[in-house]
Amino acid sequence: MKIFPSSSIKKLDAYTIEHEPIASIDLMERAAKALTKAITDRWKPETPITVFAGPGNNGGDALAVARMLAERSYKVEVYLFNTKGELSPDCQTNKELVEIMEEVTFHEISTKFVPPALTPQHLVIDGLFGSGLNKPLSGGFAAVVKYINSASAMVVAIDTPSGLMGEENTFNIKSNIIRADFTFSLQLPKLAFLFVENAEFVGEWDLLDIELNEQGIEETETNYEMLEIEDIRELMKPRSQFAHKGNFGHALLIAGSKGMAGASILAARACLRSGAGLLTVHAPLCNNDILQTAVPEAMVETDANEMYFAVPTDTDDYQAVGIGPGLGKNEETEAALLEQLEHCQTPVVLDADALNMLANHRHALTHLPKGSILTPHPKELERLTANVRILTSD
Ligand SMILES: NC(=O)C1=CN([C@@H]2O[C@H](COP(=O)(O)OP(=O)(O)OC[C@H]3O[C@@H](n4cnc5c(N)ncnc54)[C@H](O)[C@@H]3O)[C@@H](O)[C@H]2O)[C@H](O)CC1
Ligand SMILES: [K+]
Repeated sequence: MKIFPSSSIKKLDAYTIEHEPIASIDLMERAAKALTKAITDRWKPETPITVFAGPGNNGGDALAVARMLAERSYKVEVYLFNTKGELSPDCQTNKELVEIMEEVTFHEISTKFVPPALTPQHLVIDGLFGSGLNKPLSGGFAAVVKYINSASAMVVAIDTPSGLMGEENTFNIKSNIIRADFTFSLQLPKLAFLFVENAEFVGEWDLLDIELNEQGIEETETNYEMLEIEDIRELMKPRSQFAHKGNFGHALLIAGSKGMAGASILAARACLRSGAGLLTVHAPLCNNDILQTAVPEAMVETDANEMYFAVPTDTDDYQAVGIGPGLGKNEETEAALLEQLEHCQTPVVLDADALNMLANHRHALTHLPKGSILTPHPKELERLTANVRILTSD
């Protein structure tokens, strides 16, 4: 699935409005229907609901949701923040529809805001800001966010938690971002949802289909894509009725050391699971029995060293080589790894300790065989890139 920056999402809205065609207010109505369904599927009509709406289309969505929930007998209170005396046209239309509803308690805030009581039973709907946010929240809006965050009510964010930028949040002010329990995003996820440091704001997230124009999505380029199970499925090659292990390549896995046989076992199982026809694990003698017992489908070639990888092996007969899990960082292993990579013509997958050791020998990365893959976790990437700090949860 493609992930677009906020600027492209705005263009996709416009593309849908022009090409479907659909009036912008009707697209908002469609979004509000999907949001209302997501809410009514999870919360009963007895749930008291407090809606916080901003001046843009995110606020417009929230006001339309307030109307639809009231029509379904929910008790709804609305706070619309119109501090500049200017609402987006669709927000204005939805304000006019909701403010006349007897079932809704409606407040339009221009200056003074008296915060409502929010109990643990309340559901807050955050429609202050969505993809139109252009800087971190401050002033009165930051105060509203802080108030919502300090309450013990459940919070549902419309499209994105207010205050969270769609992409870059390194310099954002964390206390001024809504901490949602659920985020219902309109059709497309925001890049920010996929970073561990934003999980506390986004909560559980789901995508609601609002039928944005498929062709527009296809034609719009982006640098980011989210890998999903269907994408992986497409990579699996169909197998003929008469196919056998000889048809699906022979992989070599150089992994494990004394005390870390587990890493080689997990990697061997994963390799076989991914579809390799044959697998040979190159391992120190001490791990032979456990490997042969835990993964009898794999063959084992033992290293001359009993405890760790110390002697490079011939890779000519293999179509892919994996190196790294549980190797340890012994000096002899490091030398063997460098020599192994120097002579290897077969594409390699480098993982775990192989990456940690290569952090000290980055020149070796410049002549890896074509098609090689590096699989660092954030700390390993930090070691490899040395001077680039990667944000990690710890
Ligand atoms: N994705 C879709 O297809 C649809 C999205 N919808 C909803 O529309 C919003 C985006 O609406 P937009 O009007 O562009 O932006 P916002 O409502 O987020 O806010 C714009 C408003 O806020 C001002 N502003 C921006 N940053 C700040 C700030 N830091 N402090 C104060 N004010 C700020 C800005 O100047 C504007 O006035 C999207 O998220 C969806 O919820 C459609 O309804 C349906 C289709
Ligand atoms: K929001």
